[in-house]
Amino acid sequence: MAKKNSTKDTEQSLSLFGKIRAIFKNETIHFIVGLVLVIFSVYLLLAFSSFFFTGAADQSIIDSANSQELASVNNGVKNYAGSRGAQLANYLINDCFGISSFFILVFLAVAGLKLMRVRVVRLWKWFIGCSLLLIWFSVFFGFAFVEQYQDSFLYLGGMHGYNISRWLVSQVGTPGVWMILLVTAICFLIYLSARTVIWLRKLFSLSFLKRKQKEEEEKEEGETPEEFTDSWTAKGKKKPVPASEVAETDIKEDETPVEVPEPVEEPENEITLDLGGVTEKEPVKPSHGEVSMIIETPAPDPVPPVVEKPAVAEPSFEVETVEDEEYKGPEKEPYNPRLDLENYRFPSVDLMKHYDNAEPTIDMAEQNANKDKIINTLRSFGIEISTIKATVGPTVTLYEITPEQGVRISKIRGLEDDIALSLSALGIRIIAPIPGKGTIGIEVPNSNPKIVSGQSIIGSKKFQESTYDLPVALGKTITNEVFMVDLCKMPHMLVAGATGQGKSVGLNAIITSLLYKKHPAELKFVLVDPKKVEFSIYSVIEHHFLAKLPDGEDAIITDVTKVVQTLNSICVEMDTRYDLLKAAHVRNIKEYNEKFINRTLNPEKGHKFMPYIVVVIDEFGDLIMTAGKEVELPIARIAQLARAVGIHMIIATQRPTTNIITGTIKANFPARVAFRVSAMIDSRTILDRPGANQLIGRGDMLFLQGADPVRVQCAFIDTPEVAEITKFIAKQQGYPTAFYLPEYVGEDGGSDLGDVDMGRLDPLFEDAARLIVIHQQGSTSLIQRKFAIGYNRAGRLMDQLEKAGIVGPAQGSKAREVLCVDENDLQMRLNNLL
Ligand SMILES: Nc1ncnc2c1ncn2[C@@H]1O[C@H](COP(=O)(O)OP(=O)(O)OP(=O)(O)O)[C@@H](O)[C@H]1O
Repeated sequence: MAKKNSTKDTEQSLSLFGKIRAIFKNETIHFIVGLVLVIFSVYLLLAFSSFFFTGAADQSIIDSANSQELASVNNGVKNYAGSRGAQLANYLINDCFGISSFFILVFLAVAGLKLMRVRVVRLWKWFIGCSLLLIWFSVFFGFAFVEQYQDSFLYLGGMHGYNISRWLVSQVGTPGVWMILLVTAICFLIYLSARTVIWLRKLFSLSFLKRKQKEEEEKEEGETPEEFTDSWTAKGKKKPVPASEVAETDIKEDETPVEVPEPVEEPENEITLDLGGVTEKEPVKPSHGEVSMIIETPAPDPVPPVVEKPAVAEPSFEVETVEDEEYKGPEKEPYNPRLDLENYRFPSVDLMKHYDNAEPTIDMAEQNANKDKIINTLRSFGIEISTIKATVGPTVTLYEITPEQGVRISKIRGLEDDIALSLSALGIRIIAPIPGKGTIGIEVPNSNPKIVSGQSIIGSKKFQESTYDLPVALGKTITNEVFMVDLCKMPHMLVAGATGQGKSVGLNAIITSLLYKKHPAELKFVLVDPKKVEFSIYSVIEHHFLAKLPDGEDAIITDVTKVVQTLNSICVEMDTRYDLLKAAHVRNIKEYNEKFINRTLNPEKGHKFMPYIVVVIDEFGDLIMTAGKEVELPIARIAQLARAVGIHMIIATQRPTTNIITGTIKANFPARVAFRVSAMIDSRTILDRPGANQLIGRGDMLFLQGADPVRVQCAFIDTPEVAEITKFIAKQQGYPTAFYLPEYVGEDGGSDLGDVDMGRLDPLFEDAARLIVIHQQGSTSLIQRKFAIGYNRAGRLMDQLEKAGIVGPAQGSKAREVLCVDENDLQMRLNNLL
């Protein structure tokens, strides 16, 4: 019985506790308390303000009268806030903190407004700020106006300020107190805004004085006669700037690196093979068939010492914030997307293997033999040439020949097979003429090809100093230059080639270059690997760099059905990103992220920092064979639209046939990489021209974007090297999960039409119906885009439209059929319905 009672008691006390908690959580209670606080702070303001004028008169009453006298009606207090107001003001101002007590009422008002939900503020920040100001000003006034305590009713610093400042003076002396006040004030300003540091630095370096001096100097210079002025500045030229500075300014002004023509200098891997005729370079006496050569050793790309990248490149505080009328975040400092993983260290170049035979060398005997064979073959067909120059690349040598006047180019082009026969070599390619040079090129494979190591590419100055958004280092050109592209500008890439010719190595080179340059906050990969073995080495960096579906178990997608879902989910992500871009009034991800970093986009409205997403699909052919249109359609959609929102695709296939690389795919993948293929027709499918069939394999490739393909030897980044790099990244702290792509509810898999409640139509139902009928396009993403709503709501709307007979049933990822021909038809249907 007693036990029963005690349980009852506990239950009762628990329910009482719950009730009290509910009262404290009640929004109305919050509002009332907030209102009381605001009104109280106004009352205090009145009391404090009045105290300045009536304090002297009231002081004797407050000091001498007892509480009963003060409570009486005729207490004689003059303060507008009455005797209690006068008491409070006297206590807080004179006995406590002096005039800095105003900060108390500032805090009370802010707290009240927060409780009333009038303003969203961080209360603890206000509390700390107001408390510090209260104490600091109290000490400051107490110290600075110590004399005033003797003959005024008002103690500016209050007793608190007076006592503390006296004690401080006794400890550190008057100068010491000034210093303490200065240091604490600076610390507080730094706490308020990090810009203080920049401002102070400028102050200490006296840069403003220098600027002023410079301006004066310039003014004076403008007045002096020209012959006495500095020739650089007087004639409006820029002063010579150190190279490093030039690079920096270039980056700011224009993202696209401008190719500055180098002073004409013979590359070191070029050999000029002079024929009997007179050449411009080195006149040689004509002697029949004799060819002299100028040989220069190849110039390997300098690999700079491995410099550890600083963990976090803090965005500069000097970046001007873009004013946005709609939103200005409360935080002052720019948003730092890398902050979550601020200690992340980029992989270093020494994780890659060093190859001994990577240095290009020249085999003179081979060069002479090739030269003779080319000259003799051409001569046997009646073609005389005036010069021949050889450029020795890592795997191929380019012989540039200048035919004698009157020789038709097509004649040389037709001799491709004969030259190949006479050189008894595979992979001869004739470029007639070499674009922009007016010579004819004959590419001949070297008998001893060199490996282009990943280290020499990733460690190259060009790559390290690149300012591309998504830099991809593919390999080296025939002139031994590092060949780099910006995936952002491509914006999608198709990689094709027969099996065993270097595709997987090429994909590794692409992914690795991005891993070397990007922070996990800035880039996410979606890796699709139907072969299940190619990308498994990347699974360890799931929490750093990979994106997947929320219910996906593996971040590396190997299952075809999951591929379809993932691609559709990327389409949803793309649509969402477009909506956010639209809301932010920007045109692309770069501008959007800049705005977000400058805190001019409100995260509470769904704005977030957008990482680039790179989708890499290996064995695309397999996918098309198994899933057909289901994968082709989302891929085409992403390819057409995703550029602006930072989603890029790289698809690879070993079956370069027209049923795999269809017109749609080709139209949307302007950048193509072709490794060796067996037939000319395959080369035409990939590149729209022959050439890939004449490559020599093992990473020899043609890169096409725009007019002419470039022959590149792909960097060799082997699986163990990739494993080392991924291990290095995986060892570091990552995000708690992979990057989650939005959930995708299949158009037909979302909900059963039987569940659709036509009695509770979505408020957007009529508008959505009109939109669909006007556009004659039953597409969920159209509804999503136009009304800026999520996928699930748009899907529900579509189900309601179907049930109302306005659109037909779902047809996979294709748009639904619209069953109303025009708005009149729709109106009739709506009238029947509503
Ligand atoms: N850039 C390169 N430099 C030197 N050798 C290379 C290069 N690329 C590939 N190879 C050689 O070719 C072999 C096959 O390369 P890779 O595995 O990339 O071919 P693949 O086209 O992906 O073949 P598959 O389609 O069967 O996967 C490699 O093991 C390597 O020996």
